[in-house]
Amino acid sequence: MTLPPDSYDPPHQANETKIEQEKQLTLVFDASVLQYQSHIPSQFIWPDHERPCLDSPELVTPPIDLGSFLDGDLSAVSEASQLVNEACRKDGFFLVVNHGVDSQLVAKAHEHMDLFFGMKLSEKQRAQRKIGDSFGYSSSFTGRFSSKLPWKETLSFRYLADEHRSCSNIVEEYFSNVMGEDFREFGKVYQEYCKAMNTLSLMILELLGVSLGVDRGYFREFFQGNDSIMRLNYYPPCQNPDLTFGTGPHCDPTSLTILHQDQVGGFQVWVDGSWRSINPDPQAFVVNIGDTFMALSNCKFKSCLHRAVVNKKTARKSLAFFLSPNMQKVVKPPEILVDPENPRKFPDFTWPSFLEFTQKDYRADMKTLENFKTWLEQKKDY
Ligand SMILES: C=C1C[C@]23C[C@H]1CC[C@H]2[C@]1(C)CCC[C@@](C)(C(=O)O)[C@H]1[C@@H]3C(=O)O
Ligand SMILES: O=C(O)CCC(=O)C(=O)O
Ligand SMILES: [Fe+2]
Repeated sequence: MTLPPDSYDPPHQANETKIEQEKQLTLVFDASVLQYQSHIPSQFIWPDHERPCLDSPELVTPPIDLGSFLDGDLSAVSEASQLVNEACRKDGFFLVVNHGVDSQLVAKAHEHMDLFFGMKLSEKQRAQRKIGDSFGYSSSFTGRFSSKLPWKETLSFRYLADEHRSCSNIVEEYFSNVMGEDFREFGKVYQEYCKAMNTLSLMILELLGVSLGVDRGYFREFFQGNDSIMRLNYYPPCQNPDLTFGTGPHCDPTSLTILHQDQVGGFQVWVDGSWRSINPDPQAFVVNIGDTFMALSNCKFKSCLHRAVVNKKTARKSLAFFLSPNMQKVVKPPEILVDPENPRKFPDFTWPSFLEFTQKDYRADMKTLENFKTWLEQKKDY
């Protein structure tokens, strides 16, 4: 069994987003070169007591059937909301099936990842993510962190829900601008995928609202015009998968994450004091509660602690849609979730300030929200 997260919680100053420490790096993460080395570079080696368990026991968790929720069958709504309530209070995640997302669209989104990540490093770097930005291509985070590097490449982009239809092709435009006209079709695939994720998120928000005893439409309304992040995660095979992570243990700072992993496997969640594997199911999405939703629920729901491991033989892919509020929205729980026995757990904040904290001040881990709270309170004192 792995040590519980608190026992390897790094002291605040050891959390490495401090910009000073990020400058010295020259390491290049190019899987087509690194695969010929017998060992992974030291920057990817995690300390002894934080290493992964590659064969964590599987957690079998019955998925929530959204089909009957959508049909409006009252007993199905009540059953689904009860299951979601239990899951979110305890571990902060659940699986959904019959979600209405076209399986061919999901397959296309996975296939197009191969097209992008299969290109030469210099080609991918046309979309290079700059330090402090949250969008673009990043080969590991070699320019950003200096230790405990993740064995992954990511491509992240913005999705703004088109309330007024003025930005209905933001993803398509992003790719044609950054990568050239040849990437317009590529952009269209992810535009469509993000649209499907937005629709699914709004439906899940209704379910979360019902399960918290808030109006069904409350969170759907709150996330109108959401300013979300779509991320393609690509994990090349790794010669020492027992020494590193694809993505280290963390809670997502965002509101909800809708994750689809390919058939390779590697996603793990922290449940009842140990790490458990969630085996891939092509029909299912994993829904994780993120820190921002935890704050919105006044901590009734828990942010899900999770991580991803890599393996020796097969590249692994996952698609993550990080639902985030519109930049103008103030994150605070609805009144019904606050009373003298349940006082406010977090001060008001806006998503851009929290996002900036994770991009400039703090490397997101399992304590991001708590440290953000301390940071906000310190700022107030000045
Ligand atoms: C706002 C974000 C920061 C991260 C990407 C999105 C949502 C999740 C965050 C992240 C995945 C948490 C683990 C660490 C991180 C650095 C990563 O491994 O990718 C985080 C992302 C980031 O800061 O880029
Ligand atoms: O790839 C995975 O399975 C998980 C990725 C993840 O946690 C993330 O991108 O935030
Ligand atoms: Fe995550």
